[in-house]
Amino acid sequence: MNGPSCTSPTLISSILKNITRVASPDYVPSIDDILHARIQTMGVTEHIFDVNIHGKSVTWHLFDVGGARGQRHSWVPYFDDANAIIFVAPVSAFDQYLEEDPRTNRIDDSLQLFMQRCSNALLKNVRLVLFLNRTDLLKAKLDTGLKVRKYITSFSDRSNDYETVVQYFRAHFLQVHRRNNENRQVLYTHFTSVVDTKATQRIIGNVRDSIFRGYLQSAALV
Ligand SMILES: Nc1nc2c(ncn2[C@@H]2O[C@H](COP(=O)(O)OP(=O)(O)OP(=O)(O)O)[C@@H](O)[C@H]2O)c(=O)[nH]1
Ligand SMILES: [Mg+2]
Repeated sequence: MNGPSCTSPTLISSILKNITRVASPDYVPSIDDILHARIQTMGVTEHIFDVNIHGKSVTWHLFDVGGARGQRHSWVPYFDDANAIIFVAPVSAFDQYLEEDPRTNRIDDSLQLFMQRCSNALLKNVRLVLFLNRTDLLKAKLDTGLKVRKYITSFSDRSNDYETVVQYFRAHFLQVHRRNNENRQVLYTHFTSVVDTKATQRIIGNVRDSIFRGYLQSAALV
C-alpha cells in the first residue's frame, strides 16, 4: 500500500530536519531511517527465517505482496497453501485516495479487498490476522484537528478522538468479516504502528503463537 501523503506539514518538517544529516558524506542509515524508507513491493518477495517456538526452531516463509492494484494479480498462487494471511490496513488513510484511482478512498479500498479475502472459499483454512496499522499517523492526524466525518460520512457526529475512531474502523472490518464468513473463521485483530519495533515484536510474537496453535490443531484433526 502507498506511503503517507506528501502534503503533510509534519512530513515536510521531518524531511527538512533530516536533510543535512542524510546529505552528509558519512551518512549511515539508522534503523529508524530504514523503517521509514518507502520501498514499494513489486510482485512478491519471499523472506525465509527460523522462528523459535517452545525451544524448537521452525523455518518460516514470509511472502510480502505488493498492495497496489497493479500488483494484486500476483498474489493468487501464494495464498491457498499458506498457513496464515496478515492483512495490513492503513487506518490513518481515511483522508487519502488511491494513486491508481483517485476516486477511491484508501480505507474503502482496504475494506473491499478484505471482503474479497473473507468471502474466498478457497482460503477457508487459512488463518486470518488483521493489522489496523499506522495508528501513530492516525493519532497525529487527529491531533491536527482533521475530521473523519469530512471523508467518511457514515462516521457522522461521533467524537473525533483516537479511541472512538480506531474502534469505529475496527467495527467496520469485523462487520465485513461477519457478513462474509460462511466458514466461521476466527479473525484476530491488532492495532499496530509497525515503525514501533518493540510493540510490533510483541504483536508478532502473539501472531506466531496463534498461527502455531492453529497449525497444531489442524494437524491433530488430519
Ligand atoms: N509512521 C508509520 N509509518 C508507517 C507505518 N507503516 C508503514 N509506514 C510507512 O509507510 C511507508 C510505506 O510502507 P510500506 O510498508 O512500504 O507499505 P506497503 O503496504 O508494503 O506498500 P506496498 O509495498 O506498495 O504494498 C513507509 O515509508 C513506511 O515507513 C506505521 O505504522 N507508522
Ligand atoms: Mg511493501
